[in-house]
Amino acid sequence: MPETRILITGAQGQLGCALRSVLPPETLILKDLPEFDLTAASCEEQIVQARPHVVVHAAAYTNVDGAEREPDRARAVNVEGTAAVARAAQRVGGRLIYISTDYVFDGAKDTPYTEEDPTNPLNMYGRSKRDGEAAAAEHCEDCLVVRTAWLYGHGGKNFVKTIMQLAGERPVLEVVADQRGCPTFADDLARALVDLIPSRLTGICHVTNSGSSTWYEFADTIVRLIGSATVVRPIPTTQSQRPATRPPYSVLAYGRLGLVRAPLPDWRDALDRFTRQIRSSASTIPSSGAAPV
Ligand SMILES: NC(=O)C1=CN([C@@H]2O[C@H](COP(=O)(O)OP(=O)(O)OC[C@H]3O[C@@H](n4cnc5c(N)ncnc54)[C@H](OP(=O)(O)O)[C@@H]3O)[C@@H](O)[C@H]2O)C=CC1
Ligand SMILES: Cc1cn([C@H]2C[C@H](O)[C@@H](COP(=O)(O)OP(=O)(O)O[C@H]3O[C@@H](C)C(=O)[C@@H](O)[C@H]3O)O2)c(=O)[nH]c1=O
Ligand SMILES: [Mg+2]
Repeated sequence: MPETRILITGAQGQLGCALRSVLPPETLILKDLPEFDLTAASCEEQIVQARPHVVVHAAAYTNVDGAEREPDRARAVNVEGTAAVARAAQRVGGRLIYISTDYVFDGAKDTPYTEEDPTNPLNMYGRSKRDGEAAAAEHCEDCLVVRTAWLYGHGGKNFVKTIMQLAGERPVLEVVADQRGCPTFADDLARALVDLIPSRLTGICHVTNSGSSTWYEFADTIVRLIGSATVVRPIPTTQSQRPATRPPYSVLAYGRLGLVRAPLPDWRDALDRFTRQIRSSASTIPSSGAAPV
């Protein structure tokens, strides 16, 4: 049988970078801005022409506060763009893996969300991703929606890098302590996708690192791991001035992933590995006057 061709959208993003490090390069077709634009008329045709067996659709509008300011753009990318990707996957008889988010939930629960729980997003980003899930499943028969959360990795902006940078600049950081979720290392999610791609699983599957944390506890752990003297102070969400409302609780249950593989490592273990990687790559780059992390 010929080798499986896997097309990755958002190939330069956090998850895209992680997937490129775990999948054989000769199997990959990489798509991202500016040549590949989910809002361009050519998007569907570009995928069809590549004739992939599997599409991992990781590209998205991921600026949560930005989506409140430009909801039309967020929907064009996350909903209409996803519909185009799904139509293309269907046309070539391919499998679609759509990456979605814990922000589809409202946080009214206080026990982990299962794949069967109803969605009720609180912000524009979450609504666009929820509608993206529906578009993916509507247009492609062999579709798996993989919901993950609080993602960090190489090749993109994330909370860990923000806190590492702020810890080098400020003596005190204030971080919300009443929002709980599952920090997830993109490398670990990519390894789970290696198992999910050839599986027959369709529908929805939750994939995060194990355990849960508040943003405060996450930030405090980052600061300790990098040996910074910065003090992290817990604050309530009412003191955080952000345009987008975040769910107070969005822990995703280890559910259907159990049909395919063991749970991912604990989030503290994953964070330890990521911060070590960042620090060792920083120490091998010749100094340019940047603050060491
Ligand atoms: N980050 C997180 O915390 C979480 C992310 N997710 C989901 O996981 C997936 C991967 O996330 P992550 O890797 O962090 O995302 P990133 O933002 O790191 O990467 C997304 C990629 O998509 C590209 N992109 C943006 N707009 C378009 C467009 N119009 N056409 C083509 N490409 C575009 C971005 O390009 P550019 O950088 O130039 O804009 C970027 O390279 C996304 O679907 C996201 O919704 C789910 C849960 C948590
Ligand atoms: C940096 C920082 C954030 N915060 C708060 C703001 C917010 O409530 C929370 C997280 O902030 P961020 O803006 O970094 O993260 P946010 O954009 O909310 O992250 C989300 O991104 C999208 C793409 C997802 O899909 C989600 O799973 C989730 O990872 O932490 C502080 O209280 N203090 C701080 O210094
Ligand atoms: Mg980019």
